[in-house]
Parts: sequence; C-alpha cells; structure tokens
Amino acid sequence: MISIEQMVSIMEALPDPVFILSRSGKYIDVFGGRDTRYYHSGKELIGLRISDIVEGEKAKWFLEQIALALESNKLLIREYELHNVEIDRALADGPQQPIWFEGRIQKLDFLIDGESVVLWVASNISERHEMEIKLRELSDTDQLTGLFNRRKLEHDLILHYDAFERHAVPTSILMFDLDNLKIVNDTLGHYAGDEIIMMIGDICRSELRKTDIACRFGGDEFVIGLPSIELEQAVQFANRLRKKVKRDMSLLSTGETTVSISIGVATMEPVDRSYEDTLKRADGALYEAKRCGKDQVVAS
Ligand SMILES: Nc1nc2c(ncn2[C@@H]2O[C@H](COP(=O)(O)OP(=O)(O)OP(=O)(O)O)[C@@H](O)[C@H]2O)c(=O)[nH]1
Repeated sequence: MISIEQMVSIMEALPDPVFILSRSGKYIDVFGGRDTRYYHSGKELIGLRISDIVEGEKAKWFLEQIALALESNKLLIREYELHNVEIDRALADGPQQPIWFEGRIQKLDFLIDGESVVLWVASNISERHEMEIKLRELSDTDQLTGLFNRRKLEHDLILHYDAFERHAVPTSILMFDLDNLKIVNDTLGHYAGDEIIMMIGDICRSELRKTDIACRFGGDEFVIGLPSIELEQAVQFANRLRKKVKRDMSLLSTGETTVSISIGVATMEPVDRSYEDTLKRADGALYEAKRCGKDQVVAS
C-alpha cells in the first residue's frame, strides 16, 4: 500500500509539471517537472493568478481553456508556446529559448476554496514541434530551387480562389518556362542546366513579396501566384522578371546560347470556375509567348 508521503514523493517525481488551477486562473499547487533542461520550477507561481504573470490576451486564452475543460468534463489537449521572457516573474533555472507545450487539461471532481479546479499537465514538445515544422517545409519545397512545389502551390491557389469568389480580390498567375535549356544541357552538361534552374529560384526570391507564391511546377517550368494583383500590374512584374533573368543569365558563360524566359500571364476572372481555369489561360499564353519567338510576356 502506498503511503501519503510516498504519494507526494511520486507526484514530485512526475516527469512533466502538473498544475492545479482554479477556474479564475489561480495556481493552487504545482508538482513534478523538476528537470531544468526542460522546465522552469513552477513553485514560485503558487498563490498567483495567470493574469499576474502573462499579458492580457495570453492570460485570456489560458482562462478560456480552463473554462472549456470544466464545461466539457473531457480531456482537453492544446498546444501553445511560452517564453520565460513573457512571464512577469523570475523563474528558477530552466530553458532560455521559447518552449512549445502540449497541455492536457482535465476537470477535477472537487472544489478548492469554493472554486472548480483543473489539473493541467504541461509537456515540453519543442523538439517534436521543430521536427513537424521541418517536415512541413520539406513536403512543401522543391529540393533543387528551395521554391515551393506543385502540391503547395495548388493548396495555396485553392485558398486564393476562395478569397476571389468571396471578396473579388483577384490573384494573378504567371507561368514561365526557360528558353533553350535543352541546348545548355546538351552542350555544357546537366549540372550547368541545374545551376540555371537554381539561379531562377534565387531571382524569384529576390523579386517577390512574402505573400507571393513561387513554385517550380516541374522540369524547367515555374508558376508564380501574385495575390491582390491585377492583370496590368502582373504583366509589368512579368516583364521586370524577364529582363532580370536575361541580365543575370547574360553574365553566365553559356557560349552562343541565350537563356531567357517566356511568360504567360492570367488573372482570376468571374468566368473561372477554379484556379485551374486561370492556370490553363496562363499556360495558353505561355504557349503563345514561345510560338511568337520566346523571351517575351503574353497576357491572356
Ligand atoms: N539540368 C536540368 N535540366 C532539366 C531539369 N528539368 C528539366 N530539364 C530539361 O529542360 C528541358 C526542357 O525541355 P524544353 O522546354 O523542350 O527545352 P528548351 O530548350 O527549354 O526548349 P524551349 O522551351 O522551346 O526553349 C529538357 O531538356 C529537360 O531535360 C533539371 O532539373 N535539370
């Protein structure tokens, strides 16, 4: 049979900190979580309220979660970030970097000082969180250029088409293809061709806003989504990009071969049933740009 003293000792040995919190956000007690590589000691918090130690919006969020766990009477699982600089108290030794926590919040079936209480287990999941971000980036990224891949482009264009349908804010789409890459590959080798494709990635990054979506669509074909940009502005941007590519490529030693880009431009229109219709028009315009002699912009 486990004695009361042993039970307290077990509680203190729990690997993750366990908080007993009242409905009004008072720290009634804290157990466990003593490894300072992962946690700060929470003992200093006992007797304080959440609103005494974190700023308004964050405190409100914690109180909402407590209320939800109390009302649902079910285990509530929430992920959140906390940095010790956000906490208005000197906490004993612990991680200096922000910590991602998984909070497991469960109603307790007794009152303390007339208030309902929850048990809140806060597990440090920072490593897992970082790994998830890396995996997401990898699954969204083209390896050679570091631009987005087609999967991510399609995902984002679906959202932009929804915004267009709801608020009539169009996204313009540029589809472009390198001119004469095959000759570079055939004369200077595949690595020289790869270098050119990578340079296109760098140029896109230098020319685009944070909200733009640049994607390697496949092979030597690229697509750029320009949210909130009308056709005329998109054509101007496309010409700037085309000239920049030509200038940068002229500095390479590709012999007789001139590498440039041909661009098709289209903007979401009410006749479009999905982003794919806009993309098809950009593709048609790109075909025209190639047919008319390459190194040019055609709008659909
Ligand atoms: N080095 C390299 N070449 C690639 C890659 N992906 C596609 N290519 C090449 O890009 C070329 C694409 O074919 P085309 O578009 O017909 O060739 P192009 O010389 O650019 O022709 P135009 O578009 O008519 O100017 C092919 O030779 C592919 O092998 C890549 O990742 N690396």
